[in-house]
Amino acid sequence: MSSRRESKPKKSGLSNSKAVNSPSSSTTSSSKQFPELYIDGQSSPASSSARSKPQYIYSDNLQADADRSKENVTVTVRFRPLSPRELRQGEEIAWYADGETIVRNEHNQTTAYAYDRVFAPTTTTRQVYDVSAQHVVSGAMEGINGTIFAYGMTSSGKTHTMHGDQRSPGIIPLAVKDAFSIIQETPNREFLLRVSYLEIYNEVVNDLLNPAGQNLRIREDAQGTFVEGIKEEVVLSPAHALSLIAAGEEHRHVGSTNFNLLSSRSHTIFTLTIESSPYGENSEGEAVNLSQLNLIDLAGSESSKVETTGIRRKEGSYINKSLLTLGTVISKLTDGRATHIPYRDSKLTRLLQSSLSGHGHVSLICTVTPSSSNSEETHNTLKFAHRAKHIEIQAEQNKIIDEKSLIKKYQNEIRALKEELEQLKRGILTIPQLHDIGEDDIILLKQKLEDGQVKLQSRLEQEEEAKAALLSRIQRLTKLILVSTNASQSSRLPQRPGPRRRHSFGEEELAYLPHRRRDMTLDGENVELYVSLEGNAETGCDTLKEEKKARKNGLLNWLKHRKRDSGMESMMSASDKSSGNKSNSTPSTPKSGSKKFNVESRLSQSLFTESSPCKDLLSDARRHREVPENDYLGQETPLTSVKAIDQIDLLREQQKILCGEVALHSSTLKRLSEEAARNPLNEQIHDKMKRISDEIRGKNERIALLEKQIADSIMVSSNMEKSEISQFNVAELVAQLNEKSFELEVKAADNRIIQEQLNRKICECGGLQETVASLKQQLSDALESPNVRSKASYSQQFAKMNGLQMDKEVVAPKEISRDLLIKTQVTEIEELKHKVVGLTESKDQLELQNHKLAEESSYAKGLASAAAVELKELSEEVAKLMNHNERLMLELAAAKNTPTQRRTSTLRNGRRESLTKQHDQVGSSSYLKRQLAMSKERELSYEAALLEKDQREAELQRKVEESKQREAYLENELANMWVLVAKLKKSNGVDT
Ligand SMILES: Nc1ncnc2c1ncn2[C@@H]1O[C@H](COP(=O)(O)OP(=O)(O)OP(=O)(O)O)[C@@H](O)[C@H]1O
Repeated sequence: MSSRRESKPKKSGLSNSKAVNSPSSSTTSSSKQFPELYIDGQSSPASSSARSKPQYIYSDNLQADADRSKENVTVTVRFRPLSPRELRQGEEIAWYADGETIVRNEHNQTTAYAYDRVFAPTTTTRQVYDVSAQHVVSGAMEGINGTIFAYGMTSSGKTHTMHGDQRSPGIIPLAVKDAFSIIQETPNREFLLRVSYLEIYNEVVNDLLNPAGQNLRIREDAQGTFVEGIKEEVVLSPAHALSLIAAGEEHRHVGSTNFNLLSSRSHTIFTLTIESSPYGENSEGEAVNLSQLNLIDLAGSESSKVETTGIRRKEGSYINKSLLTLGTVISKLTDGRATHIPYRDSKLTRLLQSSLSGHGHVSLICTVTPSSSNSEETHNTLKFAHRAKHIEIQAEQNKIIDEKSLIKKYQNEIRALKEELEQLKRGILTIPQLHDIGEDDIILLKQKLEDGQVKLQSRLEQEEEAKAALLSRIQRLTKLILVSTNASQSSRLPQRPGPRRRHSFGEEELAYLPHRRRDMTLDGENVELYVSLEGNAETGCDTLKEEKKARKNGLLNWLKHRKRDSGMESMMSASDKSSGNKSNSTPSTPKSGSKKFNVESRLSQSLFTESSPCKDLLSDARRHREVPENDYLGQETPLTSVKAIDQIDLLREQQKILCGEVALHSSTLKRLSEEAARNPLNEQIHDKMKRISDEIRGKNERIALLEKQIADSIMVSSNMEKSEISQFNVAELVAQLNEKSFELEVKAADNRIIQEQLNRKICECGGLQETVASLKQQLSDALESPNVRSKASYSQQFAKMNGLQMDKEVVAPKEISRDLLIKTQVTEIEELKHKVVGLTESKDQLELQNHKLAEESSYAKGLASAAAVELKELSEEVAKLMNHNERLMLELAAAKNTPTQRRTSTLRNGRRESLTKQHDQVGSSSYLKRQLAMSKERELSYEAALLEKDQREAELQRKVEESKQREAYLENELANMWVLVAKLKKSNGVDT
């Protein structure tokens, strides 16, 4: 977004004609840091050999010298790990990071693209920030506009990258933090920072910092485009800025899609406006640097293959359209022949016009998923990124000598106020227009001044008050201007908040970090943040040591699933091997996964009616936070299944996240209750409080549920100790079962909604039937009545029946005869009858379908619970079998021992001793043989039992598959039903 006071660029940065595929076009300053960048399998020399390294074409030095001042957009690509869902579905890797700069297609090795940097799935956001964003942020602090945006298909990790979560802060919080760190490190300048935050939803610009600021207009003046009436807040610390982001996020449009439970449905632009001027003596009259840093989280492009309906489809089409325009703009920017760039075709490109046309640093972070099912979309993203690389920019500092700049305005005001204060201190009030005052006035003034002790005294008092007021105003203004605490403070008033140390999120900052995303990522930085989180009682859960341990034990192992097929297995192991070697040509498959806990509290919300909820809820939250996790952990043994631990970890993490949310809500509630105490009549506050209370209640219930689940899982895990391998399967089945039950719940909720709609339709049908009856009645009245009614009354009736409003002044048209009217009525009634019949039929159909659905869902539920019971039994049986097996093994081992060995054996196993004794007593080999034969028999029987167990497992697996199919069928049915409902609605609309 353009700065309102941005200086006009001297030279258009529009890239001129770099043929995308032309190697000679590679002239960038960034190419000094990174190899430049074009390879495409179809045309590159690299295409000749399947796994051969691509041939990079480096920039021409001479050309680079000539274009020294120009640079390209920094384009980086970030892979996310395969999601648990993708892993479950047995997705394969389609694209991978081949070294630090290449993205290569797994299936067609000759298709590869090169970028400034490619980040493998294990890369942390901090590393991404350092490469892709840090230079843009520091440039912005020096007065050069900067734009960083994340682009990619839905669910590819844009929001994860831009916003992050409490564990792994995204680019936005890191940039904000860095900006304040730079202020701290720049003692010779003073800064004023402002932020604004907007979203573009369905092509409408909304102010996220001001809920009243909806549908704002984009205006243009000589200095570029700007959003009219957007709220800008001066920020004083990272925590302050992050709290504004968090508040803004609350208003952002988010919805669940097939791909992402928390999908961003709008593009957001967070803008940090930075003004800075020299600090210290002799700095007056110096130019002010003014720049804007735009941090953009785009909504994700959606594949047209994905079936969406209603509001999601509408949103999706707006999103796709604006991204398409962005693509076109970028294509045209890189095509020298283009004369018109269609910035105006979408709000997004209009707002980005200034950035894209080359007046500041631009960094594009393309997020992609390696999965094969999204291979095509990933390819599109890669092509987009590749095109964007060829935009040229010419970043320059925006210097303004503008007395209207906010920092100047504040500085001047402070100066004037200080002078006034000085004068007051000296007790001499300067009269501004002294030279305009005549001699008489001076005498009068003197007389007044001499007017006695009392007057003087009161005046002095007034002056004292004015002094205090001035002092506080100066303090307030000074607080808004930020300088490094390293700078001399002598000329400043005390109490200015000092910015914090670089790269260390304090609890305050973290408390404000956007909490919408709940992803568990594993990386070095997270561990670092963990350490900084310690002792933070406000941000939710305080059992961090425990959590660290859990992360170490559990989360790291999250992806170590039993691989579904050998192909996958080999890929995973290849990745394991290659992870340490960045330039390894082996496909870099994700090593660690992400866990996503999308907490949908809406489903479990319940009413909360206590009169003073805040206190109770706080204590409730605290109670829930005190999870006796150490108890659980104490039960872990080396034999415990990794999978089971992960399951418990997962539940614990969910619980902690919920705790964090409850804490956040509780603090909001506290604030609101204070506000409510001040404004007891404000219903809005009460409503809000009620809503938050409900949410807290819902979350607390979920926390309790999770606690129960953890306990259950622990029980299961202790069983697992005895049957580790089988337990993997059991745990997996249990997890799937849970998932299925959750999905069934959702389906049941959907059913309920459909049922409601059906009821509504029935009511509507009833209404229509009534209308028909009344029409019939009227008709028979009309037929029976011997008196000829007045034409006016017939025409009135006619109009009424047709749903028209009869104007009082309308006189019945003479030409409408009574017969005609009756005929019309009859046809009308017939039509209505037809409609009623149609509606009744579709109602019946709907009822039938609903019935079928209900049956299916209860059947599926039954299946699921039966499977659960069977599973439980199976696990018990497995445990028993394993115990038995263990005992047998011991016996077998004892039997196999030679007499001498047995004699010398130090084992104190009672069974063994008795065997030894028996052997000593009997001393015959026949006895031993018998024993061995018996053991073998037993072994055989156990093996048979194990086989049976395997069969049962397979059976269960089959049942799960069946329920999956049934679910798919149900989904189809549901879709059909929606179509029917839509048709009904439509026909109903035609009626009305
Ligand atoms: N680099 C990563 N490491 C771990 N998990 C990730 C990573 N990137 C994304 N994820 C996870 O993938 C899921 C989808 O990510 P995210 O919501 O950021 O996608 P998005 O591109 O913003 O989607 P949308 O466009 O629908 O909003 C989240 O659960 C997130 O935690």
